[in-house]
Amino acid sequence: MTRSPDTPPLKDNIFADPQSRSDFVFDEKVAAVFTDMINRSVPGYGTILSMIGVLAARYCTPGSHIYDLGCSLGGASLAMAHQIEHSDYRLLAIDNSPAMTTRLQKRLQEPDSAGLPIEVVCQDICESQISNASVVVLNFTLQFIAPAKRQALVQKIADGMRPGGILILSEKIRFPADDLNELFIDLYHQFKRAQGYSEMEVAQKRTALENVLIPETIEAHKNRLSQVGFRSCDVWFQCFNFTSMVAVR
Ligand SMILES: Nc1ncnc2c1ncn2[C@@H]1O[C@H](C[S@+](CC[C@H]([NH3+])C(=O)[O-])CC(=O)[O-])[C@@H](O)[C@H]1O
Ligand SMILES: O=C(O)C(=O)Cc1ccccc1
Repeated sequence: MTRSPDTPPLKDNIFADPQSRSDFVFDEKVAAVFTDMINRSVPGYGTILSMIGVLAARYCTPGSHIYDLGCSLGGASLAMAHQIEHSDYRLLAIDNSPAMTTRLQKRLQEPDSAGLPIEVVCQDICESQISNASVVVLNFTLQFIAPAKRQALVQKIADGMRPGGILILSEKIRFPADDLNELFIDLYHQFKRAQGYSEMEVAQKRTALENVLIPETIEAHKNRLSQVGFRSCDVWFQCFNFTSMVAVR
């Protein structure tokens, strides 16, 4: 079924019933409720999408490529395409979950997004070719890539960017001081409870994400970004253990 933009998203109750332990995956079940899930699970998600649109409108240069890596249902792609005033660019929205890319393809056939220069690709971003990029978005995606593969991926992105281009990197982060790490995880769980998730939902999703979503410190991200050749980088958004950074090539 194609859901029109004014139908409310289906409610995420994936972890509401007791589960046997299994790792979190971006399957059909998750894709079907993803809009509700991410809106209730990432503090500031709506603001981050809007500002990715603002940043893309400023940095997208004529004739360049934009990459939305790990695009899910295309929240960031649509925010960018709606903010950029010209259409002299190619936006490649890439995700390796067929459940996500199939839904995004359908979404792009709706009248409000007809003609946007967005191409959807179902692919592992570690295999994608990056070239001629003025804007690259990793909006809560790098955290799902195996830590051993992160350096090569970020190096490939830096190598495929135009000078002066921008990388927007949003991540769940870890804090170097154990007490603050515990504090922010606890405040984050309180936020999820306030978003309507039960104690059990919070606990079961935490377990399911344990081996799948590996957070790093802001310092580790900054070190990697500067090692691969970004000229400057810093945090532009943070709420508890969620952050978004910009890095300029
Ligand atoms: N190796 C991979 N290759 C391609 N895609 C991948 C890979 N690993 C994970 N993904 C994809 O990365 C996405 C992460 S969600 C991004 C939200 C989106 N950016 C948004 O702005 O709404 C973040 C979250 O759920 O916290 C999922 O769709 C995965 O299939
Ligand atoms: O829910 C969490 O614990 C998160 O870290 C955010 C999230 C959002 C959507 C899918 C996976 C993780």
